[in-house]
Amino acid sequence: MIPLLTADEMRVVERQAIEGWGVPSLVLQEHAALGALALLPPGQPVHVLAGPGNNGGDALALARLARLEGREVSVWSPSAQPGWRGDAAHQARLWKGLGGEIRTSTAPAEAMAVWRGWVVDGLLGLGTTRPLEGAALAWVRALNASGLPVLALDLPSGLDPSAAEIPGEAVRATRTACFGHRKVCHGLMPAREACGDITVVPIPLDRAPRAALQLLERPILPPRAWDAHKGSFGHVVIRAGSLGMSGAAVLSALGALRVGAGLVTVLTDPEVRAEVAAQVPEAMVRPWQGTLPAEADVLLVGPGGIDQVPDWEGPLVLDASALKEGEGKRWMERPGTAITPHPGEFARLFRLPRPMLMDERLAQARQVSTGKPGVLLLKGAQSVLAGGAREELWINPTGHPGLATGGSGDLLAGMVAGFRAQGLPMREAVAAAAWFHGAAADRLPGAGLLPRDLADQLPELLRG
Ligand SMILES: NC(=O)C1=CN([C@@H]2O[C@H](COP(=O)(O)OP(=O)(O)OC[C@H]3O[C@@H](n4cnc5c(N)ncnc54)[C@H](O)[C@@H]3O)[C@@H](O)[C@H]2O)[C@@H](O)CC1
Ligand SMILES: [K+]
Repeated sequence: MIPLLTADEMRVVERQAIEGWGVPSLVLQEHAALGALALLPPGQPVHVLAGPGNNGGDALALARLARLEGREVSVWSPSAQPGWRGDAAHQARLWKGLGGEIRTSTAPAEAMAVWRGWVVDGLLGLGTTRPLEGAALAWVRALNASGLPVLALDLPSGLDPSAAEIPGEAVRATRTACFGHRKVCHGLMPAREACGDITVVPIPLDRAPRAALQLLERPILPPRAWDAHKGSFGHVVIRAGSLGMSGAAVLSALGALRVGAGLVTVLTDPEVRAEVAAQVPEAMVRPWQGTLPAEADVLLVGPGGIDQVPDWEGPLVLDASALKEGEGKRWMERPGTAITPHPGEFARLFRLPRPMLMDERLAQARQVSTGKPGVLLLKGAQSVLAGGAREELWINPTGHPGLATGGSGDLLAGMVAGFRAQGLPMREAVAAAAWFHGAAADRLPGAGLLPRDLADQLPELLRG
């Protein structure tokens, strides 16, 4: 799990190092500047943009170190009176002590027209509180239009460190030297895209910070015993498939089987039983007669037009038609339950406005899941995982728009049930399903991808 910190969370970590461990803040800045300098191609001229705060301080420190390396360096401030205080003022004195100049211009595009080499963006970082305006905005616009390669210090100036959305204009960086830990803007789209290639520069800070938002990494699956038999990997029961929508039942069954479920029983509407059975001979396919098999380990309901959830006390996965208007709260309060809506289904389930932007999705996912045992997977580009009586949100980074095709969600729901049947706790089962589902897509081209192709990728992907 990769923590994605808000500015406030990062300040806590920074204070702990400075006040708790006694690390001088100038030492932090020196680590940051040295790490960032190493990301610039050797020998190239460097043009450094230094803003009003400590991001500007980092930039001035980098300018000094680059000059000591023998590079051609110029330092620019959008303001004629930068008004540096504290560490940044100290860095400005050091820079000037080495004979460095600090230049400014009211026509940044003209100044940049003669630049060669790389630009270092040290205008704004963690202290960004509002959209760019005035001179800073003019410099960022000129920089983005210049075509010059840019190394952003900590984050591209203009991004809100704690948000996915870009508030106005921001630097489009080639590379970003992210100091200590990734912030929210380094993990979530669209802000992440403005960062270019991200390198986390290690600086002496707590390595396991508290973060309410975390990016999923490849899940670690429990080892399979050498003497395992099909009973060891659980029995998934799937109530899915009606006339005209039998394929959803097939894909759910394939999802459960391809992630390693021991047994899969599909209970379909009677008129589609034969066609489902013909397409997935590995599953037991029976007509739905109102009762569940006694030995089920997990029940998946919904794919292929099934909207009635049978009475059942055990682990339950609900998708598609089973996600009925206004019932979200009920399912989030039921222990051992996972719901997997896309934003439209989510809005209907919880009677909330449809969450369009990532920041809205995070806020709404938090709102409906706080303190609740049910697990929510809010699907979309970068799906949001919440609940299971845990406070932090997880974000799935795998996958691409090729997944936005009919049947992909049915496969995913089957995968959730398949992992849960093998003993993963529900939240971990959902995380594993989301990660491997996206990772399977990442091995395949975008358009024209079939959910069946994803299923075929899974065994090899799971092997590692
Ligand atoms: N947090 C840490 O542990 C470390 C922080 N360091 C650096 O310090 C930076 C944070 O420094 P600061 O807190 O001084 O903040 P910034 O340098 O990001 O911002 C400086 C000031 O700009 C003003 N400002 C905010 N939004 C603006 C806007 N849109 N237009 C114009 N001015 C605006 C604010 O009043 C803010 O105080 C980090 O991003 C990083 O580069 C590093 O030196 C290493 C350690
Ligand atoms: K910056």
